Amino acid sequence: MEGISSSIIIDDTTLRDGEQTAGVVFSKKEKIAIATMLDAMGIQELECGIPAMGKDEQASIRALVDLGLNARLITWNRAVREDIEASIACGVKAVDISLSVSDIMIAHKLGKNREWVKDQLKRTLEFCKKKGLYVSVGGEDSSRAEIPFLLELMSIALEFGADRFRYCDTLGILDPFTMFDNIAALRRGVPELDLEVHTHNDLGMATANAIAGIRAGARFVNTTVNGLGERAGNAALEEVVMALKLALGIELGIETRQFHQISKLVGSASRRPVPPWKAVVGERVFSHESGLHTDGVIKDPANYEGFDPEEVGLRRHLVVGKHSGASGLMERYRSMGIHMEREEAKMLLCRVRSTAQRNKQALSDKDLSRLYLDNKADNWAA
Ligand SMILES: CC(=O)SCCNC(=O)CCNC(=O)[C@H](O)C(C)(C)COP(=O)(O)OP(=O)(O)OC[C@H]1O[C@@H](n2cnc3c(N)ncnc32)[C@H](O)[C@@H]1OP(=O)(O)O
Ligand SMILES: O=C(O)CCC(=O)C(=O)O
Repeated sequence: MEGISSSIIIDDTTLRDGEQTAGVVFSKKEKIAIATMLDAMGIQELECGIPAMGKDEQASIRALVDLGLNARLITWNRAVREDIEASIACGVKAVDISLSVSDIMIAHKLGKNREWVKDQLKRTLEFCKKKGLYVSVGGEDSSRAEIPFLLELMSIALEFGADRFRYCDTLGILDPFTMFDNIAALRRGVPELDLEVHTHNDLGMATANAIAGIRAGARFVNTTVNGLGERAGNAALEEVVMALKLALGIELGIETRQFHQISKLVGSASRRPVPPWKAVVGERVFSHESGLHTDGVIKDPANYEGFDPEEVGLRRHLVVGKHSGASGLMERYRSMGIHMEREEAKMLLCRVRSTAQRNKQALSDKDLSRLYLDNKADNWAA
């Protein structure tokens, strides 16, 4: 597809931005388990923590370095020398150096001006490059920054040896069309420097914005498992990978059958359980109750499923409830070892509906056995 990089890299930040979710803490053991699994799935890069936070975080990062994973480990740093030194001491070879780039944050958070940001970027890059580090320049709040200023920063980044620029929609305020236009403008302006997109989900558009950024030419994309992350979270790993595969036809070679497993691992380690309807990994996203859908799925799952549940480690559920039709009911009885003709199923449906309505839920095998026997008894009595 025109404009799209042929070598897209996922930089998963579950262990950094994911853990920044208010109240979430991963133990060292959990960080190791998550990193090991992501690496085994083929995720190419892991943003694994913030050494400036102190000794516990540093010990976790060192333990990840010691694993000798295939994935590149990258840490988050303020664009200051002490943070970079702490990263080097952990043994990582790649750093993100972050600077706020919108005028609002430069003035009202850092209490500085654009000149200070440019000087600080140069100074920090000189230090990083002297130390032989791979560097992503993190443009915090890029989506509220002016494009000409971002281009200026990208040119400095290029000149001082940075490896890529991270365009952050820090507050999750963009729509995919604006995201596309902004990334396309940056690509045109400084085509020699790789772009990375970091998107937040405050308006529910993190995944869409990540995909838009890739379509406009970003080669690196940040994700988190289950979309964990600051406030409403980040672009979800499982959504971005499956959207790339199915909507854009781009196969990254990631072992997607592990998505359900990693989702459960991160859900439990973060103590943020995954809603059953969560796109791609929710337990019940391949559940069918509605009569016409269930009939379609029985005839061919492709009628109502965009992809095979097994592709993401899930399974299909045929549910009997308020919206069921005869086909779904017959199929469910068949799975319970009961053969039922269509006419009989149709007659049973009104009892199925009233049971579902009364209990405000789907029917269990026990409910269905009872209805079947009651129905038989009524027929004999008649
Ligand atoms: C958008 C993002 O997600 S960026 C990542 C943010 N992640 C985190 O904050 C989690 C980890 N953070 C921490 O452990 C701590 O906040 C630390 C170690 C980074 C800093 O701790 P402290 O020194 O106690 O500072 P504090 O947390 O109060 O941060 C405020 C200071 O950081 C400065 N600051 C903010 N961003 C940056 C930056 N990119 N580069 C340099 N300084 C920065 C602020 O201007 C402020 O300094 P001031 O008091 O001189 O005005
Ligand atoms: O790299 C950076 O500057 C910050 C990344 C980030 O987490 C954000 O902007 O939301």
